[in-house]
Amino acid sequence: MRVVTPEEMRELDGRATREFGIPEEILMERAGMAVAIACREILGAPAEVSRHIVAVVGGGHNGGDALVALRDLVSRGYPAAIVLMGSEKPPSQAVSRELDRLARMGVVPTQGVDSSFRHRISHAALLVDGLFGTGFRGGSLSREARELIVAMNRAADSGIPVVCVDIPSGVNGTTGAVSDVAVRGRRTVTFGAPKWGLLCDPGTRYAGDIYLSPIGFPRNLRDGGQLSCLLPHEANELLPVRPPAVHKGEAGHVLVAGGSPGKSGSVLLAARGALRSGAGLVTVLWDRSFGEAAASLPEIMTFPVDFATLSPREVFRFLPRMDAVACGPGVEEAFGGRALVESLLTDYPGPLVGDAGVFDLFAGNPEKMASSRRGPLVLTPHPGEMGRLLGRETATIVSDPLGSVREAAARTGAVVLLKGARTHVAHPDGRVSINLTGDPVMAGAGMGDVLTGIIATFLGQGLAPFDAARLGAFFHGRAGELLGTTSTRGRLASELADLLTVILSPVGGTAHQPPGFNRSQDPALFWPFPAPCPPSASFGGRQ
Ligand SMILES: NC(=O)C1=CN([C@@H]2O[C@H](COP(=O)(O)OP(=O)(O)OC[C@H]3O[C@@H](n4cnc5c(N)ncnc54)[C@H](O)[C@@H]3O)[C@@H](O)[C@H]2O)[C@@H](O)CC1
Ligand SMILES: [K+]
Repeated sequence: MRVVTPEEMRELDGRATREFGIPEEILMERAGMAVAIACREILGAPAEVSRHIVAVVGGGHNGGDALVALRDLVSRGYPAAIVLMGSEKPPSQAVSRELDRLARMGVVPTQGVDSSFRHRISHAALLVDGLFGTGFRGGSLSREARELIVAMNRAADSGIPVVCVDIPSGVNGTTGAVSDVAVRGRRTVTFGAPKWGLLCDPGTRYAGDIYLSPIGFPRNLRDGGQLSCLLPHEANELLPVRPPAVHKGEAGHVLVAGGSPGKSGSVLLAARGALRSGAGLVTVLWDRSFGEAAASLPEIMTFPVDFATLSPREVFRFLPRMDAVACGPGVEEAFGGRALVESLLTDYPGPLVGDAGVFDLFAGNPEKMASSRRGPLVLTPHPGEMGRLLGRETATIVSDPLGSVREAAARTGAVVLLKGARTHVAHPDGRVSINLTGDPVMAGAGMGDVLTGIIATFLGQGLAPFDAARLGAFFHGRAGELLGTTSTRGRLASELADLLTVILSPVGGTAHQPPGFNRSQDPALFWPFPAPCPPSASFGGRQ
């Protein structure tokens, strides 16, 4: 599904009006109605609501949407109130129009931070956050905006539901950054297409359950663009088909090359990831110094070698039989495996996924990778490895994952998967897909090795590198979510690998999905992902 930046959304808004004759007022009406549905689902019938629904609004269109929602709720009999943020600028025409309509219905705003705003907010039945939307420029907030957001968060802490319009106020829609404070919503209803910043850390953790409402944007307007995320039905469609009469020779033969003394487990985990995601055959290059550990995974074939003296010719003798290579997990710089990794990268013409040891080989010189590699390539660095590859501090990678992953893909000529709670997958042509599956239980040893194996399987079954990488990240995360339904910590990478078979096996026509999706009763709102951990849980702090 297409994901947009606020800038792209503004362009789409303009095109909806210019090219399709859909005026802004209609879009705003639909946006407001979608927010009202989300509020009604939380509140129940008007007769059950005795306290006010309070819309906290700024002077932009985001405030306009919130006021339209309020108008709908008032017309259904819910008690309502408005807190209007003051500003140097007069409210937009749309906000003035909606304020006027509400005034005629008997709802008059209180202006900004007067003596009553805290009482109103803290005694609300529900808050609608319409302070800032995609027009938020980031940076520091006015004192008034800050006070309103802090008051809303106090109310949220005391159990009052907050429904955010389009994006939680204070979250940067382009990056997901929160430079000061931001509203912690129970739900966020976003319009037309999800905003990139709404899906990225840390902004996504302020959103609560995300719902998307198409609000009547023509479908072809929503196609295209370079940013995307993979929805469950899209992932299921990408998954390579297994014909009824398939035999193991047709399901992909993966070679795993890597490991070093003390790190032979890495190659076993990659091999397990490959087998559990459906590879027909897996062969591991097994250095004799690794000992007997391979016996723990009897389904693999091992090719015993001595990395220190291994001649490329010895390996390349059987490479033509391989459909994909997983290269680099567990390789230590000082170990002889480096030469092997280098020759595989340079000489193996088939699809290859490179992890760990591969990045040290090209540290600070990603262009060398582009010139050495002949075949399709997927790289799977974590931020530290990406930093070494690009010659940057890890912190700069973490603060700009989108820019970093795009740069790495452009400079290496490879598909690059930057690991994180929100994994990014970039194509050298500029496309980037953000992965929305995963669970904190996945923060543990060996999880990345399993991912390398999964991607190798998908490459070996004929998927293009970009698809293999984003699909691998999706199902790896799904397996983690399933693992996370029964525990919060202490699960093993091999356990995650073993759950892949459940995740990847169609049940009732679609791949298994753990419970917890945001399914509104109303088809106008949908979003098929569970909410990530809220900021209070992940950062420990409260505003
Ligand atoms: N344009 C359209 O056709 C549609 C827009 N929609 C809504 O419009 C929103 C965007 O509306 P706008 O572009 O009017 O902008 P917003 O309503 O997001 O707010 C912009 C206002 O906030 C102020 N502002 C920005 N950064 C600030 C900061 N750091 N501190 C203090 N004030 C700051 C700006 O000066 C401006 O007055 C969307 O998020 C969505 O909710 C929807 O109504 C659907 C249709
Ligand atoms: K908002």
